Amino acid sequence: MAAERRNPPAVSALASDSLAFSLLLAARLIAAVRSGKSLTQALGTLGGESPAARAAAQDVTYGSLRRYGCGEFVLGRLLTRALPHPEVEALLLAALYRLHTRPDSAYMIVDQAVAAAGELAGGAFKGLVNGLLRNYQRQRHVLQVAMADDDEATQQHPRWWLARLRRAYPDRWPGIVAAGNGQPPMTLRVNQRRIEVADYLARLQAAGLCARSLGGQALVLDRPMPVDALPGFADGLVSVQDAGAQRAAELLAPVAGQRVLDACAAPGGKAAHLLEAADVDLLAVDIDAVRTRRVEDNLRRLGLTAKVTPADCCATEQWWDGQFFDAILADVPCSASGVVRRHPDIKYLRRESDIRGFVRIQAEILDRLWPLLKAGGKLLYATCSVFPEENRAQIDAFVFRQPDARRLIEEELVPQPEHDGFFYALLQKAA
Ligand SMILES: C[S@@+](CC[C@H](N)C(=O)[O-])C[C@H]1O[C@@H](n2cnc3c(N)ncnc32)[C@H](O)[C@@H]1O
Repeated sequence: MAAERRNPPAVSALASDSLAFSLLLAARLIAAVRSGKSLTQALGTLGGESPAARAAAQDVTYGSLRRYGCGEFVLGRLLTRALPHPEVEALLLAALYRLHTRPDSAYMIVDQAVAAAGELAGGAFKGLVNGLLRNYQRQRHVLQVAMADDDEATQQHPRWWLARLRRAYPDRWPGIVAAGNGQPPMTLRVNQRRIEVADYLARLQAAGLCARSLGGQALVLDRPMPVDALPGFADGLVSVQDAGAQRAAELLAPVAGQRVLDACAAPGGKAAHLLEAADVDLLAVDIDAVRTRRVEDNLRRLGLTAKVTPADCCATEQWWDGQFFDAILADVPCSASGVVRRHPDIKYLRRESDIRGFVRIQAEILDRLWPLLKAGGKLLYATCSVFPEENRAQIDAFVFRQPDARRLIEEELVPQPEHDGFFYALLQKAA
């Protein structure tokens, strides 16, 4: 695969610690997402900006994307014609987001947005950016009243997504939407092979960092920080993993000596947790060869070993040695609708028609893996989706197709401030 093109370090008249520079970088990232690129891909194309400049740009980008619908609503009202320059439109979205979060600095924000516009399209849209943002300031209250009737702008999710949530969760959908629009917490998984949770908590406190236990191996920090600032991170004392994701190893509850398959393993968070929990013989498979290297890196840092194979888990004839597994984790590809606060780009990228495709591949993965499980063995099906088609309905259909499958536990974790959204179904094969 061709390497992703990286931009050279931004050549710009703007100071790299200025808001204008952050808005300019954010505009490039937002425009890339609006054109169909994932945020991960877009971030990979940034050049040699300083970590501080990247962090500031990411802050504006994530915030703007989380406010899905709001900026578009304002542009729809204030632009008399579509702009021929996607990065200028994205710059307006970034500036509108900043105006929303820092209304007291409006004058400076407009000024900086105009400076950023000077770096795009030869500066041809400086006047338009200035005029539109000032117009927004004047009409702000009227626009907010008008916005109250627009579902996408008030709930900050695509219309089709909201309709599905309302159908599936008639009472709980507002909480799910609110969690999806919020900032995710930074949660750690303490490596139980290396240190006790209470001892790691003490190490954090000694380093002046605040955290609290969420049960099991999970500790939530009171504010996110770079992993390098975490005591013992490089030595494998902890990993970053959402508390909901940590339920996988707890539910599968591996036992020493078992042969375990993690069929969709990359980047390896759940595989590592399984290995920290018990001395199992783990085979980690993932279709994405680049991502499987991240599994290897993660296991190396944590001092864990597994066999890691890049392969399509459905093509079992290519990688299965014919020995049955005691336990299988199928953490299948899905809409990722339960982790939208961490990946707000999916509000832009996902289409309703994608769900059918995910359901099909999930069913195929289940059908292909089930024969590899020994009688009496357990398979844990996992998604980070909140859509029932990928969750309970998928498992209902599977146990209907497989009379030797028994549902032991089903857990629906809807997204909450403390954890992302996950669905788990623990299935057992008849002995
Ligand atoms: C939800 S992620 C897995 C996260 C991982 N279990 C963890 O905890 O770090 C789903 C993964 O499935 C992989 N995948 C998708 N289709 C696959 C297939 N047919 N065979 C194997 N892996 C697949 C994707 O590459 C992706 O890494």
